Amino acid sequence: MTTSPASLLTIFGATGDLAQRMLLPSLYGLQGDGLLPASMRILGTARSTLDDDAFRTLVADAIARFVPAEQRNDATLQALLARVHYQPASLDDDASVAALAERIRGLRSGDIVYHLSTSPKFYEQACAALARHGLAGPGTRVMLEKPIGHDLAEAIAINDGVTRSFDEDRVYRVDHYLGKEGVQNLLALRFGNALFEPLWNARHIEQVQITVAETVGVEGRGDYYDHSGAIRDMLQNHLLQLVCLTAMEPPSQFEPTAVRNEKIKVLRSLRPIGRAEVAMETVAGQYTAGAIGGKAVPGYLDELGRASRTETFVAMRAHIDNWRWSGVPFYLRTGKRMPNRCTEIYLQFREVPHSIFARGGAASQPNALIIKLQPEERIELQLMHKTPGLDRSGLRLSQVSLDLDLDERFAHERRRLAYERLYLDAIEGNGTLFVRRDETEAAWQWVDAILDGWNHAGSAPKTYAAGTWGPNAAVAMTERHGHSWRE
Ligand SMILES: NC(=O)C1=CN([C@@H]2O[C@H](COP(=O)(O)OP(=O)(O)OC[C@H]3O[C@@H](n4cnc5c(N)ncnc54)[C@H](OP(=O)(O)O)[C@@H]3O)[C@@H](O)[C@H]2O)C=CC1
Ligand SMILES: O=C1O[C@H](COP(=O)(O)O)[C@@H](O)[C@H](O)[C@H]1O
Repeated sequence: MTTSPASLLTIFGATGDLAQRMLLPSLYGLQGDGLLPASMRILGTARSTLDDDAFRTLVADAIARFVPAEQRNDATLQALLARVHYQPASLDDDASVAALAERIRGLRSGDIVYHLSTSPKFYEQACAALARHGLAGPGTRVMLEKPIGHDLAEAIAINDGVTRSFDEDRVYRVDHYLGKEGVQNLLALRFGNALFEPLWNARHIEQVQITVAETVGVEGRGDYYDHSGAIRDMLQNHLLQLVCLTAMEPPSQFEPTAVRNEKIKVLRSLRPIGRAEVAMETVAGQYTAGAIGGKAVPGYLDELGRASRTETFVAMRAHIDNWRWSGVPFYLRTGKRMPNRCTEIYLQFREVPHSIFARGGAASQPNALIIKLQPEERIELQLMHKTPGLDRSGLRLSQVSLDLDLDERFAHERRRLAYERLYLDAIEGNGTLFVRRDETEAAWQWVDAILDGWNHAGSAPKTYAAGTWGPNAAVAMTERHGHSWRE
């Protein structure tokens, strides 16, 4: 089947939080860069009874609120607004969906991208309604927001429901981390350089740590978050995607099947952590009141306003049972209300096999590669270096860093929002940076076993004060294995 750039992008949930904060600003960015197909229309839909003009006002307000002033100009805004339309529809109401279908037919002139930015409970019925109206055939693609279900069983049900109307190769599951510049740079670093690949394996790497730390709390999304928790909200998707990109074999091409075939192998090689292992290999935490950057912040239960055992932090020691990674621990952690926002991948290499400086008392430390993805993008290679000066006992060593500040190096480049990349790819029909059904389900299968272990153990998450790096038990977990978290 041939794919052409979309003639129409239809956003379901176009009045929602994600649309206003991320989706509309991203379309504004693409408009400014001249990357939207010239004749492509954008149709917003939700229950709110707006007309085209009222929705254009909502779009203009969202741009004013969420696009930095120095990136805004009226010409781009007007060009974007000229493409924008709105049709009210409630997904529970057939008549309004029929009117929406009529509007879609009137606006399309070729391929269509639908973006379901609503609750996942609507995915199946929205897709079925589009199919019923003859709007889900070849030349149409559907983007699905996370979460794809609450567990494996729900994910299968959602995927079955959606693929009854759209073939799998026209389903674009969003993990916005894959749209981030820094995350794609991980691929560029690994597969655009010959330097690292020979060292990227268990012979040379002692441990890997992947941290996704946030300073924010639940930000008004308490009801969703409390039903989800850190393992479902962040680990099942964003963190495991980072594990895939860090651990996968080189794909033969940067294209959907080749990349996703390599990612699924990683997910299927994750050693299960079940009832017998959870106590030793995982730590769940929940923040209490504390301070971040000198500012007092309330605890999770105060924010939520009720009792809860939902974890806001999770740390674990994972293993990938294949030739490349046999025996290398992958320490993973993510949490809310951490001391700073930081997403990074830390690879610690093995010690030198024999130190020729040991007799002189010079201590050596293992090399490390640190890939910082956000908030700043930076690559740091830690090396041993001769400490300058003279020393009677011989030669002393100290650690220095080769530090590549990508924000500074590309200071003239505007930093793109993740959804700019994802929209551009969905509009062009390129699924490389979207998640395939088997990946989502393999990730749920692995996470479900951990959740089952937690439920079986019945223990409450350990507390940590907001502004700290999680419960002490997370530190103890790495120390039991002779490692420590990088802070
Ligand atoms: N917000 C975020 O930061 C993130 C969100 N997501 C995901 O994105 C999706 C949207 O989230 P978010 O924008 O926060 O949610 P919101 O609750 O803010 O928005 C939901 C949207 O769906 C519309 N809607 C609700 N019910 C119906 C219905 N019966 N028929 C048609 N439209 C309806 C709402 O508009 P109206 O009331 O006018 O109908 C609104 O536009 C969810 O799947 C979420 O999990 C993923 C990652 C981050
Ligand atoms: O998907 C989600 O991601 C955000 C974190 O995204 P980032 O781009 O700011 O790193 C997280 O806050 C939210 O809880 C989760 O649903």
